[in-house]
Amino acid sequence: MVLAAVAQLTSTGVIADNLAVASGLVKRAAASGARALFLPEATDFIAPSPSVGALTRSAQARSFVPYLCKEAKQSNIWVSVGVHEAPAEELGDKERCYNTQVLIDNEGKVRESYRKLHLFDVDIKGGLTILESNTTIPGKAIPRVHPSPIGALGLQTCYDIRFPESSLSLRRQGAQILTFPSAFTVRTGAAHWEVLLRARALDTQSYVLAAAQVGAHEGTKRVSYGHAMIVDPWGSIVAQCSDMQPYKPTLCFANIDLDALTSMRTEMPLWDQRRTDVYPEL
Ligand SMILES: O=C(O)CNC(=O)[C@H](CS)NC(=O)CCC(=O)C(=O)O
Repeated sequence: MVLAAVAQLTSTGVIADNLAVASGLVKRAAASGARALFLPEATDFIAPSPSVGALTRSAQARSFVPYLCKEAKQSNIWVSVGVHEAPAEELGDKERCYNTQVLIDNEGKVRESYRKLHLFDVDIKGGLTILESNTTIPGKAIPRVHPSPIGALGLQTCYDIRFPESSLSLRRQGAQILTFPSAFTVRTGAAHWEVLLRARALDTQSYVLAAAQVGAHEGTKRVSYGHAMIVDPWGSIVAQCSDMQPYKPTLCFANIDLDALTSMRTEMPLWDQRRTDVYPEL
């Protein structure tokens, strides 16, 4: 069995501060014996929409992932982190970014940059209006599944969790662990977060690692739901970060038991029982 760590933190608009928090968590996770650490969506910064374009293209943003690569290597731990990724200059998009989950191995190499597929464009009567597509370019591909010391990783991000098709497709590719770095809103989080995480764990028979932003983000109107957690393939919440205030950067840990996962998949062989003669295979 191997230990995984999932983080909960509150990013601000100051990239250097967020990098210091993330680096501290890498060291703490490694010192606790974890082989992989999962940081939330937008760990690099959360800032008002009009400043996202410039912040994404700043020198601090450009050195954010390279710095974490060094930390990962130094601490000999895999790190997943959600960041704003500037598109290639030749695309001519001077404002928008990708919402990207970067997977870094324990030698400091980037194994994957997964660009969030589903953008959070919602207009809920009585309050919540967020148009992620104002600042974000959607990704175009389901990522490969990556072997890692804790198991085969299928990367997804936040709102992607509402679209089971991509999770099922990752499971079919061989994923044993699904990652959902997130920044859920308080209203939707309170109603849906835990149910969604447990549902994806159950319908893919996989571990779900859900790092999360928590609390009020300075200088913005945004407040994140938190409740970072780890769910096992049986749907049990096996670790959860504290919801006690004042919020501090924090970790929760769980052992990943791939033998138990394999037995469960054998005992309840959902993948052999799918009726792909009746509905399409994903
Ligand atoms: O780029 C950033 O600044 C961080 N990104 C986010 O916070 C994203 C897009 S606004 N949030 C979500 O997808 C929340 C989903 C959610 O709350 C739900 O599905 O209910």
